[in-house]
Order: sequence, then structure tokens, then C-alpha cells
Amino acid sequence: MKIQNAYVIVTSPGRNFVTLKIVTDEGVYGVGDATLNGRELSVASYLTDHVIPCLIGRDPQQIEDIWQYLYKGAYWRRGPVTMSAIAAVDTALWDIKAKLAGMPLYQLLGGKSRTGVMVYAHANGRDVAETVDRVGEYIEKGYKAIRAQSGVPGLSGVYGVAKGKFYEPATKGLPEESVWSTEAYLDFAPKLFEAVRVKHGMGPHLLHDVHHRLTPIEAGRLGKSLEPYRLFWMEDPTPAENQEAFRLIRQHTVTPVAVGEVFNTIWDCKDLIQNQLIDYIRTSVVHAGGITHMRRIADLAALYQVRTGSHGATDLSPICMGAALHFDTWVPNFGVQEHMEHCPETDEVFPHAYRFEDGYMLPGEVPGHGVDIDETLAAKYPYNPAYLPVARLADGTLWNW
Ligand SMILES: O=C(O)C(=O)C[C@H](O)[C@H](O)CO
Ligand SMILES: [Mg+2]
Repeated sequence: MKIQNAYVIVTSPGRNFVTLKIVTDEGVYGVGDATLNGRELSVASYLTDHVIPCLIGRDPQQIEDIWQYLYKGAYWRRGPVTMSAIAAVDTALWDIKAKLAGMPLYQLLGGKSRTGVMVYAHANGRDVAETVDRVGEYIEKGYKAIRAQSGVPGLSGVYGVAKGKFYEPATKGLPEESVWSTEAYLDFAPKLFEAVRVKHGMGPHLLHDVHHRLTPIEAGRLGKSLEPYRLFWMEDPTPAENQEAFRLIRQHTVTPVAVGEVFNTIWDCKDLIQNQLIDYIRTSVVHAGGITHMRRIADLAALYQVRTGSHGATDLSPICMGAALHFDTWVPNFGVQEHMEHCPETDEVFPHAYRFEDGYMLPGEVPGHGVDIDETLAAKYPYNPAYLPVARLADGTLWNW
């Protein structure tokens, strides 16, 4: 069997997505997500101009060899563009292999380790009252785990707070700018979680994303101040380039820490995991080299009782979500999966077998990862350039968004 054709589909049904389709000479095909929010066309070009010519004629069943060929063979290793491109190839090849086997992907990975994948929803509001209400709505829908984000008094355009029905940080035109104040946020965050616990009790798992905005000692203070509200995790409390920083956070708080949505390889998280500086690893199928590499990360994490909590915002396409749900169904050290609902246009372009049931998601039983792309419909939504925002302090200093 040979790879006969491969091509990239860029579409924007509600937001931009990049998809790789690999077609074999026996007619079986697979699809992989290659979306890198705000930098989409760089991955599309990396695939079209540099990767696809190397794929034609290869045996699509040699997933490991193709992964190694693309990783080692480029000489230039790692990075979000490279690893998203490799991820797209890898996801499409696993899709093909599972279709050939006539099995849902989780079976090929080793079968079910659980009956359903616990997912967390995004409750966000402009203020405490609205966020508390949103949490209530998700509890009503059956979610067992809910991330709470709220507007902070005195700050406009805080990360995680929706302008419309669907939260989407990327905007058309040049990057939007917002002003950040750590002081205002640190005073406010414990009040938000106190209000959520007072209204909804200690039952639901609560999560919170700090989105890389604090220094290590500030993160320690935040974690300590949130301890009474027993968070499931505090996410990205500080940028993770300097991994020693997490030791300092650990010295001050037992609030669990989740990191990794911007990581691309096992090398980005090796020290954090081996030194037990985090509790959840948030790497995703699309940004960390596909199923093949995610397995390596999860196996390393398992040695240190670090569990998975994969990134699953709306800029990760339904194809990534489908592949992630098969992975989550198998992976022994699963923690939780992020789930942000896609808009109806996105769902229509990417027909999928996965579904939500009472707080859990199920990957479906169709052979492959169970997600396809309707190319005719996709062609109706041309690429729409958009950027992620940037944040500045009140004096204009560029900060972490
Ligand atoms: O979902 C999350 O936890 C995020 O932090 C979302 C990111 O900001 C988003 O995926 C960036 O494209
Ligand atoms: Mg995040």
C-alpha cells in the first residue's frame, strides 16, 4: 500500500482550521488537524512545500518510521510549526491504520481504560455573578468539571471572557491589545472561587487558567489563596520556559498545577514531570506531534503520577478532538479533557462520531478516529486572517497574554 496523494485544506467555518488529508492507492484516506492559531498558513506551507513531497509513495502503515523520518530527517527539530505538521501526518496515518483494521482508534491503541472521558467546560462571565450562573448552567448540563474565568473589575478584555456566545480570542485585523494588572487579578480571583463554592458547593471539580500571567512568587500566592476552594487545577500560572520556576510555586502551595498547552515535545515537559513540579500535562495531539508522540509523553508522565489534561479549545479542530478522545479512552494516566463547544458551522464542516453524555465524552465506534471533513462545504469558508491578542501593563510594558 502506498500514499498516493496528500493535500492541505484551509477553511474558516466560524474560525480558521488547517487540515491534512492523506489518500492511499487503495482508496482509504485519513485526516489530521494542523491548526496553529494565528499562524495557520505557516503550517500549511510547511506541509505543502516540504512534507507532502516526502510522503508520496511511502507505506502509510509505517507510522513510526514516517514520524522519525519527519522529525529527525528535517535536521531542524521541534517547534510549533514543525510539530503541528508532523502531528497532522501522524493523526491521518493512525486514522488510516484504524480504518484498515476496521477498529475505532482506541482499540488499536490498547482498548478502553474507562467507560467515558471526563471533560471540563468553560464557564465565563463578565463579572462574578455571571460566572457563577454559567457554572450553574454547566452543572445542569451534567458537567462534572468546569473551568471558571471572569472579567476582573477595572480591566477590560481579560483572557477567557467571551464577547459573544462563543469565546474566541483570535480577532480579524492586527492583534488586539488589552491592559493587565496582576494586583487587581490577585485580589479578585479568590473572591470569584469563594462565590462559586458558596453557590454550588464543593461537589463540582473547578479549574482555572492563569494563562502565563504571573511571576513564580505571585503564582505561589495565588495557589495558596485558592486552597480553601480545592481547585482541580491552576493552569499555566507562570510561563514555562524557566521550569525551575515551578519549584518555587510548589514550595508555597498544594493547589495542583497544569501546564503544557504550548509545549510541542517531550523535551519541553521532561524536567517538569521528572521533578514532579506539575500534576497535569496539557500537551495536545495537534501541537505535540500526534498520537505517536503523545503516547511517549503520557508514558513518561505515568512514572511520576502526572496525569493528562489535554488542551481542547475551539482552535483545535474537531479532528484533534476526535483523536484526543480515542487517546483519552485508552491512556492509563488520564486526568481530564478540555471541551469547548465548536460553533454549528464548524461542526457541519467536520462530521464526527464523538458525543457528549452526562459529563463524559465518547469517541464513537466507527473505524478510525471518527472525524471527517466535508470538502465541498469547507470550500465555502475561505481563510480569514486573524491574530491572538497581546497584553500590556498600564505603563505600556508588553506582558504575557
Ligand atoms: O483553552 C485554554 O486553556 C487556552 O488557554 C486557550 C488558548 O488561549 C488558545 O488555545 C490559544 O489559541
Ligand atoms: Mg490554557
